Amino acid sequence: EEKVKRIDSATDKARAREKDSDRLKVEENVFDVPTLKILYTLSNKGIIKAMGGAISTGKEANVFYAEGDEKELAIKIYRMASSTFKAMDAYIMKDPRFTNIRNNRRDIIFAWTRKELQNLKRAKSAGVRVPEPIVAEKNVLIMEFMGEEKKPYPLLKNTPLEDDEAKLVYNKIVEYMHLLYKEANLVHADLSEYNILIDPADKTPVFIDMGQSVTLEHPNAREFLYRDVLNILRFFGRYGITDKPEELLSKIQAE
Ligand SMILES: N#C/C(=C\c1ccncc1)C(=O)NCc1ccccc1
Repeated sequence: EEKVKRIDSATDKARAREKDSDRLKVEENVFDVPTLKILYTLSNKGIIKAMGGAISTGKEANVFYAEGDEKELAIKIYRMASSTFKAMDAYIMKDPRFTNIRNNRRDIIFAWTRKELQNLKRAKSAGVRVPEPIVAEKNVLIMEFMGEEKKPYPLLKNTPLEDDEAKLVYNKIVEYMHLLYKEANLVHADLSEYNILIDPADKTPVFIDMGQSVTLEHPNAREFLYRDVLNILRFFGRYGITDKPEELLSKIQAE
């Protein structure tokens, strides 16, 4: 009996240590001194009132909850030690809006952050539901928090849907892809169930993660659009959506 108790408490301690090291890992990699200076400046400007916990953690960025002046914020911090900055190349160096940046890590990551702000602005003004973009400062992007009571809306991937609900969500996503294409002149270029949030109140989709989104002038824009189309049809196939890629493409590109 005594032995079992000792093992349990040792296990708990080990788990606690592991959790802390995870949290520390996230914090230490992303909160380097320059990033902390930016957050400090933004809090001095009254934009950030208090930083919260991590909403999403990934290899190229982390998203944190924060309290803003009047509303809740999501703070997306691109990792400067990011291993995927080479991948960013393919999207940014051929984008006519960013041809003049030097090909080094800092400049690419800063340009990428600005690009996500600009793309969110264009998407928003085209009528696509996205987080309201607020400010981009170097590798830090501040936007509206999409959630309730510090709890972010769930990803489409993690949202149980009845077939009839799924049809409505699909139609809304198709409408947003059409608006993005016709009104914002943009292709998301990484659209999938991992980059769409669902507002639980009315099941409307929210497009997120537009750092890689490209304008139709980008040489690979149609190829990226086709990939988005295949991702969406693959996911909604399970709900009985039978659109063919060409049918969805024509809905998106229709006048
Ligand atoms: N933008 C954004 C995101 C959420 C969000 C929630 C609530 N309000 C605004 C944004 C998000 O998870 N993006 C995907 C991601 C980013 C970084 C690492 C892993 C995964």
